Amino acid sequence: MLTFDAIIIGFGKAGKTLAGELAEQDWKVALIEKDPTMYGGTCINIACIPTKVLVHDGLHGVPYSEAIERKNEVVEKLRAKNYKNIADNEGITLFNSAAKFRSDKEVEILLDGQQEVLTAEHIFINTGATANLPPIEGDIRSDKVYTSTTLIERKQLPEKLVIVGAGYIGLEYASMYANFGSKVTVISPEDRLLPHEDEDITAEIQKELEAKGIRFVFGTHAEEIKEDSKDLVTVTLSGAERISANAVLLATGRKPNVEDLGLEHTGVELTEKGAVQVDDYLQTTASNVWAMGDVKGGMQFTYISLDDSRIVMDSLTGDKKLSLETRQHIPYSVFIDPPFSRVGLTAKEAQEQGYNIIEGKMPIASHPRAHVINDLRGLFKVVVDKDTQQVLGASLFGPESPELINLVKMAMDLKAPYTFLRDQIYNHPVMSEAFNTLFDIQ
Ligand SMILES: Cc1cc2nc3c(=O)[nH]c(=O)nc-3n(C[C@H](O)[C@H](O)[C@H](O)COP(=O)(O)OP(=O)(O)OC[C@H]3O[C@@H](n4cnc5c(N)ncnc54)[C@H](O)[C@@H]3O)c2cc1C
Ligand SMILES: NC(=O)c1ccc[n+]([C@@H]2O[C@H](COP(=O)([O-])OP(=O)(O)OC[C@H]3O[C@@H](n4cnc5c(N)ncnc54)[C@H](O)[C@@H]3O)[C@@H](O)[C@H]2O)c1
Repeated sequence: MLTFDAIIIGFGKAGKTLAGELAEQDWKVALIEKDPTMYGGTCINIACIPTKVLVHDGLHGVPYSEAIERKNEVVEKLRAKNYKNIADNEGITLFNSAAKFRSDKEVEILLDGQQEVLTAEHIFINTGATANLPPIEGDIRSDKVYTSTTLIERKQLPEKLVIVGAGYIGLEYASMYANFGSKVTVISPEDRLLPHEDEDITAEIQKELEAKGIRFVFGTHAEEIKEDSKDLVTVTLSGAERISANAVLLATGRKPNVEDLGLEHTGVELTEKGAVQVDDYLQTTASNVWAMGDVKGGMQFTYISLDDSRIVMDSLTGDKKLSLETRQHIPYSVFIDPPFSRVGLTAKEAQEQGYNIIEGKMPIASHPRAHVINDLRGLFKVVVDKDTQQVLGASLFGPESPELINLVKMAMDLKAPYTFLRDQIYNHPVMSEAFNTLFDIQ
């Protein structure tokens, strides 16, 4: 049996960050990762980074196969850097094996083909999430049916692509593959795009994505996939429509990786949705086990996983001031073209919560920067509390919104009045000066 101060299962964002920080405090740390092609985690290997390289290159006219090659180079570089950071750290031992709990304080791995048991007083689960496959009949195992991970391994651009699901992955891949030249159809069970987002904004998003040739089929499910030939499948929808495609992407959510972890040998309990149950300090129902990142459910973003590691670190070695409760506003972006970003409440949500609101609205075409960059697409909207003058939320669909949203988030966290953003001196001609106009509301 090998003894450590901490065992971290999963080389994801939270796992690698926590490993480094604990080692700096002279903890003896074991980091266990089952797949060497995943060193560094989901984000750099199969998710945020590779997809954003492809989004970027698609927008800059790079042919698909070249973009895939550049994406592979970027991923390899980042993976090597992530591996080196851990391998060079004397306080951390990296084990390449699947990990399985034996008890609350013991984890089983394979070391040089032999079973080995590691033990520690502190164990952290950071095993991430994987694609949730919908119940579709027929040839779902066909080599023309993909997840977000496998589609971006495909070297040849699919001429016709059907995407099942219109969430983050569905929309980002739709926009990205349409930019490379695929003819894309998106199938959604909802009756409109992104039902939790502002309706004016989603109408604009739909208009711009349709302008790229993307077709949306709402209020329907993919029921069956049938392989027709080496290059073609047919997708049958619940309304009986049939669509022929060269590739089908299943983008119907991601589920926490808890299978085969041996949690039945521990006091760790799961939520109704199958995520590891944690308290505000990310402690599980077993007092020496914590969970961070996608595996604990909730919002699935890299920066949430990073912030989870801050909460755990503060809880173990700090003054326990950080928790899920003290976490402030969380912005997010969908990297479609142009991108959509959001923080806080929409007007509808604010009204439902009883706020007395004022709204700001600004078409991007009215902004000088939009003319400079020759991109007039999009709409910005903000919501302000009339009584406190504080910003309640922003929905920004337009160029550079993934950067701009962080300015709004900071003003919200600081509880600044909306006039703080309205009356700033911004340089010119840039996107952020849109706030002079967007917040010019009474
Ligand atoms: C296509 C796509 C695009 C995305 N784009 C963005 C984006 O632009 N911005 C953003 O913020 N988020 C994005 N996300 C979400 C983001 O990737 C995740 O929220 C984040 O990577 C989760 O990190 P994590 O720390 O939970 O663990 P992960 O990085 O998922 O790491 C978990 C690791 O644990 C390993 N593991 C699992 N089980 C075991 C076991 N039993 N033993 C040992 N090791 C194990 C896995 O192999 C994996 O390496 C995207 C996701 C996808 C799928
Ligand atoms: N830019 C980013 O930050 C980014 C990008 C991609 C992914 N992600 C993360 O990855 C997570 C997973 O993304 P996702 O798009 O798979 O999930 P999602 O939860 O965003 O969307 C899933 C979609 O699939 C639909 N759906 C569910 N079951 C279906 C079925 N049987 N048939 C058809 N449609 C069905 C849902 O209605 C929903 O619209 C996101 O929640 C997000 O946190 C983030």
